[in-house]
Amino acid sequence: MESNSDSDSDGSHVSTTPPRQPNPPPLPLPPKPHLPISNKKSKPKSKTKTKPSKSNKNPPKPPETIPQQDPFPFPLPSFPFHIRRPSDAASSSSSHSIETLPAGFFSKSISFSKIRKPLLNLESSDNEPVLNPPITAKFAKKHPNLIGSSVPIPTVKVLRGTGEGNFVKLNLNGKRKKFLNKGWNKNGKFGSGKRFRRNSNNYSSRSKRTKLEDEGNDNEEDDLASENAKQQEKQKGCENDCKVLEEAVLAARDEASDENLVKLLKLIHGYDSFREGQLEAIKMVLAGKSTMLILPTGAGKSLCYQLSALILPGITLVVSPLIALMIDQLRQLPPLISGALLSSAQTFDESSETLNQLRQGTIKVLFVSPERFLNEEFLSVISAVSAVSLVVIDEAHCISEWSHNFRPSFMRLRASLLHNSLNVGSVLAMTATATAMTLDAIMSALEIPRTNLIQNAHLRDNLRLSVSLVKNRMKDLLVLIKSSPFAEVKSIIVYCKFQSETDLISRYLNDHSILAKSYHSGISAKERGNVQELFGSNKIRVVVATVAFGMGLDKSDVGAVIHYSLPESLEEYVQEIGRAGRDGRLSYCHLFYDDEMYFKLRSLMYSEGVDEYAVNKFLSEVFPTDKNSCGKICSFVKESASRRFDMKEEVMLTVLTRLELGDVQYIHLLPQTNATCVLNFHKTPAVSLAQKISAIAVILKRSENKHGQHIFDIPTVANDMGITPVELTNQLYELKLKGEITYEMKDMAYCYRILEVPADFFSLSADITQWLSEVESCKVRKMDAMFNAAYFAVNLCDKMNGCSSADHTPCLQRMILDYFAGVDNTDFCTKIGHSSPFLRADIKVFLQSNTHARFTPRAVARVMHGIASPAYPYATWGKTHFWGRYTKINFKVVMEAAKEELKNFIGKDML
Ligand SMILES: Nc1ncnc2c1ncn2[C@@H]1O[C@H](COP(=O)(O)OP(=O)(O)OP(=O)(O)O)[C@@H](O)[C@H]1O
Repeated sequence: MESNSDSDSDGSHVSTTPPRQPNPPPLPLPPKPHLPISNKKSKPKSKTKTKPSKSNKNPPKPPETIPQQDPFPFPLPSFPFHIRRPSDAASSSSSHSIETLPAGFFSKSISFSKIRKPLLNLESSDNEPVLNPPITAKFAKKHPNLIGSSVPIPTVKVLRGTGEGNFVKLNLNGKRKKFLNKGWNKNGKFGSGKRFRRNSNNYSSRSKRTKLEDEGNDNEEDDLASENAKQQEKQKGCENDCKVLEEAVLAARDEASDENLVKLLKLIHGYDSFREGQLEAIKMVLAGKSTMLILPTGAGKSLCYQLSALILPGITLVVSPLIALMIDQLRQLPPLISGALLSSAQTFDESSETLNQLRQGTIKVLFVSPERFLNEEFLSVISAVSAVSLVVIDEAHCISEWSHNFRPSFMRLRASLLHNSLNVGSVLAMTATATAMTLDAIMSALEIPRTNLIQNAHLRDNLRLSVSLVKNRMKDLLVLIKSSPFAEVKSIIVYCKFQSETDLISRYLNDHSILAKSYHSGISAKERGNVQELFGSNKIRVVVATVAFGMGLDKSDVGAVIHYSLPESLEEYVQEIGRAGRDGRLSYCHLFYDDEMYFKLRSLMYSEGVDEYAVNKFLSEVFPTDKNSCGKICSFVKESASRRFDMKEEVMLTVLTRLELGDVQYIHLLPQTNATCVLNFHKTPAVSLAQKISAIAVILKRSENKHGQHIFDIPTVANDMGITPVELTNQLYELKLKGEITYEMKDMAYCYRILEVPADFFSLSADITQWLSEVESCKVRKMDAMFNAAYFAVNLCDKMNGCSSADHTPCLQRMILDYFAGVDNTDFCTKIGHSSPFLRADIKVFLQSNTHARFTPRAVARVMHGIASPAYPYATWGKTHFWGRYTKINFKVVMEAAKEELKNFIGKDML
């Protein structure tokens, strides 16, 4: 099996994990029937090989990197075993072979001509789609919601380095209002006449410049005068508009009646009526009740907080998992709601400016990432200055470890933080995809009472769902796109699992006269923005994308979504098909599935798991042996730690977050920081500067001088000074601005303050391991449920309820609803094997051939399943003869077998 390195596992990967390995193994070209799960070209060299196998036969080679063993201050559990003395391999292995598993099922052939004729309107839509652009993007067409700037062409701009932060003002009906800001002030009053600073700055600097440049030019002065007159006219119009709006808002604030809210809806959004669930949610929020809102994708969840934000007196914080999503939501904010965002992609100046705007009360809706809730300055500004009427948690399923898209930083968003520390009025949690278990977790974390749940069906009924067992994946895709009804669809998204697939398929489609482009997190932000714009303006017909494409995508006329690979869960499936038919028209969603891909993806579900041994080792590093460690700031560099513990960075963060938010608060997480600083002095000599500035004195004491450069560990210096690394970095920044120093920061690290050292490491690591193992099992069950839904539709559906060989909508809808309601449908198809006569022998040979390395049972099982991990990368281990040989056998069975074999080795060593 190939490395999983180029898969875009989820939306969070885009913003929180490093780029994946750029060179995954090549995918097959048509007309070969299946994607290979191993490199079949490689030849076996090992004489100890067990059987003629169809898998790759590369001999085991010494690994490039060997997992290191660090001194361990606690008694070790029994893994990993270091194989010290290889036994005689040849005798035991020559006769074994990989198990031959049952062949896949035959596909029910699909006649696409039988699918109903589409009701598609192929005229171009006026509703210009707004897609996730890079930080600055221009729009060729007008969009009703434009973000104001000083140029007349509708432009979306998140300003950089202008000293104006990223504060944006949205304009009514696409018209820029240059002078007036009738936003809501910090007292919750409308149209105070106060100008937003950015707008007034823009205007004044622009007009000054115009006057200076144009001195003595009568014609241009005339132009300017007429322009001013026009602006005054417009201003009058706006003031009238604003007055009507103001009255409507105040009326809704006084009495949140249906009538008042519908009136406001019409004025703000131009819609005549609310969709299902919207009015109820808005009323609940306005009544100060924390609310859980589950509506299908594209049902209009955003409108619920937009309208509420306008009516509520204080600010509204919207927490989003992706920067791209934040930008998109900011852009879609209706006129007259002043919006801004804070993101890690901003410069220090930009975020400071936004915080200033917050202090001044000129921001009504602020989009933030969950990580922002680690930032002390942000928390203090929010709690001290602004009254937060509402916190909106978008994609709220990210809070729960039982969701398909868990983000540890979302765990921080708990009722205790939001209500007690930030004094938040109410919370609105929104998602389209939450199983019963996920829902419980979200509602209990946010303390939302059951009575405040608003939940509608998970699927829109304008989506026609179909499934087929794939025979020749690329060819099948081409046939599908060229057949009715897909042939008549103008905008199609093809979802793939691997980045390399997207490039390959888009090339293939272009070769067959279908305009397509690929999209994944491995391409540059500029190129991604470009693809989005081309797709949005219907200049390309197909986007072939990984999961990185689509979150927040509100292109209303996507007519089809095709899953080239099986999604990892029904949640992912529902999210992705939710990109289709947002204009309410009949749209088509086809899913290709096969056993091979299922086995491969199922294996990947085990790529984040960790053993108790690794957790124990990790904890021993988190808590130094030093007895006085309480109160100390500690850090460890993410990349090297990930290799040392053989844990993905996201998993380390999950464990750290658990240490902070579990029953006992062992640590207080601080924002991630660079651990190493390389500093140069310029104006004042180092020693003289040290006499004036204490930070420099400590740095000189703690740094190593290499060729005139001072290299030091930031948390160490911060500890000596009794400040946080962020505070130290700010001080250095000030000195840099004065020209005293320059510096380079590197080695991104997790940073935390120790509050309590655990008394019993073993029970703590056992607890954490148990929890992580349950999370892993949950992911596997999700994968099984997805496969089973596809399998059922094709093989087991009795076609009694309206299904046909080309339309599986009724049965898939039922399975999806059952799944979200907590009905377990994973039992009827158990394709995964639970034993193999050759497994133990193959493991033995593998261990004997790699005596230089140390393994845990999990590490061995990963190799057998073809799963790369930080300490056992594909570049090294992908070459082994056994790589991915046992994907069809349950991972846990392989792990057990590895454990037994490793025990044998230990036993021999001891004899
Ligand atoms: N009451 C309404 N009447 C008509 N259109 C509406 C209404 N409410 C929302 N919409 C439109 O529906 C579209 C989808 O809305 P929105 O993006 O908020 O969906 P969503 O529920 O957040 O979807 P997703 O979960 O996929 O992000 C938008 O174009 C929005 O303007």
